[in-house]
Amino acid sequence: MAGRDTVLPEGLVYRLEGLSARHAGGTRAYALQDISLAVRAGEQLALIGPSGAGKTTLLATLSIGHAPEGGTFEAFGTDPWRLSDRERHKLRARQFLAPQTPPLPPRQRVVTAVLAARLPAWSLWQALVSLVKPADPEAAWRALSRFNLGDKLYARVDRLSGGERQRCGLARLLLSSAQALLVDEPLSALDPALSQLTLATLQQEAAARNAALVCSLHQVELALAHFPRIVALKEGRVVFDLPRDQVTQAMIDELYMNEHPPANAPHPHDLPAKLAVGACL
Ligand SMILES: Nc1ncnc2c1ncn2[C@@H]1O[C@H](COP(=O)(O)OP(=O)(O)OP(=O)(O)O)[C@@H](O)[C@H]1O
Repeated sequence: MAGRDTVLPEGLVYRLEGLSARHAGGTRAYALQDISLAVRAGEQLALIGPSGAGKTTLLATLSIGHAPEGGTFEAFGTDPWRLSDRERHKLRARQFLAPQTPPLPPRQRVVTAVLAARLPAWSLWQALVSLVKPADPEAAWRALSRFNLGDKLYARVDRLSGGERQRCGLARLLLSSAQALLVDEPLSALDPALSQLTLATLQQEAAARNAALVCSLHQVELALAHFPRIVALKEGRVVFDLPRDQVTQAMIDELYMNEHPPANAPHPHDLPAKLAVGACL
């Protein structure tokens, strides 16, 4: 097994071959199908594709949060699902997944929520003490400031706006020591200026630590402007995986074709009988 500090010869962080994945109780057979992808240290790629394409499922799979059903998956040269729980947990600590809505405890202060990113590296005692007296408020402030949020250091998490919560979640990423940064739609609650700042900060951080950065985005124009490599997903499959200068408008149009409601969509008041209350009882 590749150990924590192993440098893989070719810098490969993720390797997927013919990978498939499903959700328990999902309505569609596969959320991901026949995915082949290699991501190297220092690479920055944007995941694009229509709603339901599988972007979040792919990020969850990369983050070792969702077990694939078939195919090959290696993170840092190892199949994490063949490891013991303890070893898998150690491998997870080498990456950071920033979900679209960060799971921040509502009553916590921002400073404590941000410093929680260091939990994997702390002893139980350090973690408990930090709940009462934050261990390194300056580090939390520096991370927040890079997302223009330094003034919220001691605010309560449940008093933040949606966009502030999102950036608070991303500030945690800066305090982790992850070598793979997995970010799910980081701009969904941000205005254009903050979107630019947020992307620039994430990309600078990834470059500074030579980490792999995989970022899902609905803003195709920002993906093309900022990311050298574009991976497009649709219906759980990779449609294209190309350097951005090879991605054409026709490819983008095709990717998002059929994503608008048809002209003859039913009126919201015209509920079919099977949707009537009680029809499922
Ligand atoms: N927890 C779940 N249980 C069952 N099915 C799920 C679950 N999460 C996602 N799915 C299904 O898996 C497929 C891929 O969803 P996923 O969230 O990965 O897409 P996405 O590209 O991230 O979409 P969006 O852009 O809307 O966030 C969809 O068909 C979705 O309905």
